[in-house]
Parts: sequence; C-alpha cells; structure tokens
Amino acid sequence: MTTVHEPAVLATASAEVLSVWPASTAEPRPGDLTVGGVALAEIAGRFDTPVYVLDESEVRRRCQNYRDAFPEAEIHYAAKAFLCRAMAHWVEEEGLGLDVCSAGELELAVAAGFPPDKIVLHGNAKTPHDLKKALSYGVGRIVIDSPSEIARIAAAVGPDGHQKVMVRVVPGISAGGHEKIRTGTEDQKFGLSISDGYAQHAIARILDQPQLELTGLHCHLGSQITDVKPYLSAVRRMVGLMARLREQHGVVLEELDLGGGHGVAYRPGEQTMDLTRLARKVRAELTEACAAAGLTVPRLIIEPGRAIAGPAGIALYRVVSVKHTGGHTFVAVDGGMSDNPRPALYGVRYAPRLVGRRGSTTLAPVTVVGRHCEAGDVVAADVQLPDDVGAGDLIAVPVAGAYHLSMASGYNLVGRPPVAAVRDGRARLLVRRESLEDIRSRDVGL
Ligand SMILES: Cc1ncc(COP(=O)(O)O)c(C=O)c1O
Ligand SMILES: N[C@@H](CCCC[NH3+])C(=O)O
Repeated sequence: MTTVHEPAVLATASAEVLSVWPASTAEPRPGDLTVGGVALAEIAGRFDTPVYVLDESEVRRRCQNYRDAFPEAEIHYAAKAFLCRAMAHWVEEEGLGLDVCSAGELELAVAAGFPPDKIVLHGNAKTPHDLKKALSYGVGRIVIDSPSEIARIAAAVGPDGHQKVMVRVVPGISAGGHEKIRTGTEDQKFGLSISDGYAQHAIARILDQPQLELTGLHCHLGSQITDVKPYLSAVRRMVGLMARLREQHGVVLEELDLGGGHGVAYRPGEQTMDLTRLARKVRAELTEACAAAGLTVPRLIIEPGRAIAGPAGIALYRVVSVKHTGGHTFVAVDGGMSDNPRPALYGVRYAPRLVGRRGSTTLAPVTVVGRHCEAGDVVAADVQLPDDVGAGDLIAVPVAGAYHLSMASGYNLVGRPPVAAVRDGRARLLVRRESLEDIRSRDVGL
C-alpha cells in the first residue's frame, strides 16, 4: 500500500477537519470523537452498526440561524431531506413550517403534532390520495405544479370550500450541485414555464376558481447551490411575473416562495452557502425590484432541507474487511448505497474518519466501499485513513443527515439503519433498525 507520512498531530482532528462536523463535536482523547456529549463508539456499541446519529442541538441551531438571517420570512423545513417525528417536533418548536411532498410525509408530521396550516404540499405528481389527505388535514397551501391539478383541487374542495394555493414557476435559471438536482431550467419535469406562457395560463385558470385563493408564486432552483446570484435572478424574474399579473388581472400576490437549495460543505474547505449574505442580497433585490415595479414587497418564504438536516447527521459504520487489489485499498463497511445512494447517483465525495480508537499517524489512500452487489457502491472514494485501519474499526461519515436515509432502499434486504439522537451527553433511539422480520412480514404470498 502507498503510504503518506503525515505529522503525528493528525492523530487528533484539527479544527479544519471538524468544520464539517456538528458544533458539539469534541475529541476528549485522540480518536475518541464525541457528538452531543456522547462518544460515537458508545453509540455503535449500544445501537450496533450501521447507525445514523442526529445532533438535536445542531438541527435546532440551524433552524435558529435561518430565523436570525431571515427574520421577515417564513421558513419551511423541506421534509424530504429527512423526516421522523422527533425532527418534525424540533423544527416546529423552532418556529418553522414544513414542506411535504406526499401523504406519507404529511401524515407523519401531523402524527407528530405538526399544525397542518403550517404545512405546504408540493409534488409534480400529487396522487388523489395525497390531495385527499392534504385537504382533509387542512394544509396551509398546496403548490400547483401542473394545469390538471387546478380542476382536481377545485372539485375536491367543493363549491363552498376554500384552499390557499401557489403556483410553481420555472424561472429558466440553471443552478445546483449536479445536473440531476437542477430544477430551475426548462428541460425538467417540475413547474410551469414563464417563457412559453404555461405559468401565466395556469394562473389565469386558478384566478377563475372562486374556491382557490392564489397567495403567491413559488420557484425552486435546485439543490446544493452555494452561489447567491441565481437567487437574485430568480427574484427579478418572479417579481417581473408578479408585476405582469397585476397589469393583466389586477391581482396583487402576497407571497413569494424561493424554495430551498442552500449548499453545505461535505468536506473541509468546500464552499457553503453564506446565509447572512443570501438574506441581505435577496432582501435588497426584492425591495429594489418591487419598488421599480410599484409592488408592495411580498412575504418571503424559503424551504431549506439539506442545510438544516445534513450537517447535523453522522453515519457510523463498522469495517468488515480491508482488501488490497488492482493497486487499490478497499475498506469495506457494513452499510453502503442502500443507506446512502448519493455517491452512486451524483458522484459526491465525503470525508470519513476512523473513530473509537487512536489510529496510526501514517495515512494511506483508500476507497471506502459498501456491502452491496454493485461496483458503484462507494461510500467515499480516494480518501486518506490511518494505514492500520482494519476489520472491526468504526468509520464515521459526517454531513450524513440529509438525503441519505430519506432515499434509503431495500437493496439486498440488509434492512435500513436506525437513527439515534444525541443531546446533552445522552443518546436515544428515534427510529429503530429495519429488521428481517419487518422485511419478511411484507412478503405475504407464495
Ligand atoms: C420544492 C422544494 N423545496 C425545497 C427543497 C429543499 O432543497 P434543499 O434540501 O436543497 O434545501 C426541495 C428539494 O430540492 C424542493 O424540491
Ligand atoms: N437528493 C439530492 C437533493 C435533491 C433535493 C430534492 N429536490 C441530494 O442528495 O443531493
């Protein structure tokens, strides 16, 4: 194996290394990393591996950061990033609303006591069941994504009913960390385009439905965006459309939802969205564009998902084997693409760390791989780990709180990992491990 000789100080994590970990992360003894006051090795021992760890204080702190940066806005946590009842509870306590995109997300949130009027329903293909549940719970707003939804919602609401709606508009802006997660452009499935007039046409039809109250426009540019500029372009285009709607229909829309998409650093040194700057620039752009158009400034809504949940989560795996082959060293762990499909989907890179013991100060280039039956089942390609890493060791992957478990699959029937919350020196189970019995119990025929 090729080795890289590093100074002994690398046995403990530097501040730069820990910059992508929750703020509560500490290393009381070299290699013995704690989060929320709990040693990761203790969590692995208690809940077994793989296990996901969520730092409650980090989630709450991130919610508060949004409220501080955007005091004038409504902040809706995008549940698709990660949802469980505790998560719904925390974001609600921190004063956020919720963005859901299925009856499943909606029901879980409502079961956790989330007020339905603070929930927004999204989705490019809302099923009859999604809409039925949304209307029966009384969600705050439904974001219309396709013309056929207009009549469906109006009919379901009934002649005497009332539902607040928004329209998802395609602003024609390309932004996002990977082409598969760019949703502001014309060539993808979400929303209705301004440039071909479909958005304006849908809006005219909504205004004809007395049961539907159009509160505003929505756009979501994409995900893992670290640059402020695309949001400013979106503000200009959305305000431009609002001004045209006032001229054509005499309607003044009260709300502007700019979606989510704020990027985070997955590895030390990577760029992250500067929330304070984003808020300042968006506020200035919105004020200026509205003044130029003679419009009152609409209430701003934003929908962060990743930036709230991502950096608060850690995936904890145990090494099953270390193999040297074809000039590579593969460190194989007991999870992989069934709990984190992101490397396979978008080629993203992570910065895993050996935890639970003091590793060798000599680092070696390795690729951390999963246990699944695909060569693309990579957890972290081309990273440096202590050269004595071996079976039984614990590997922790930071920034694992968003779009890991929410996109987990049943591949190879390994069962989805549990989620443990840490806070003030204590760990508690939020979501239990999916057992073989869970899997077997769905298999009901022969
Ligand atoms: C409509 C909508 N809002 C908010 C989000 C949250 O995005 P992110 O997790 O990148 O903040 C998404 C997902 O990209 C989305 O589709
Ligand atoms: N799943 C993507 C983000 C998509 C956001 C949802 N619209 C990711 O892991 O980065």
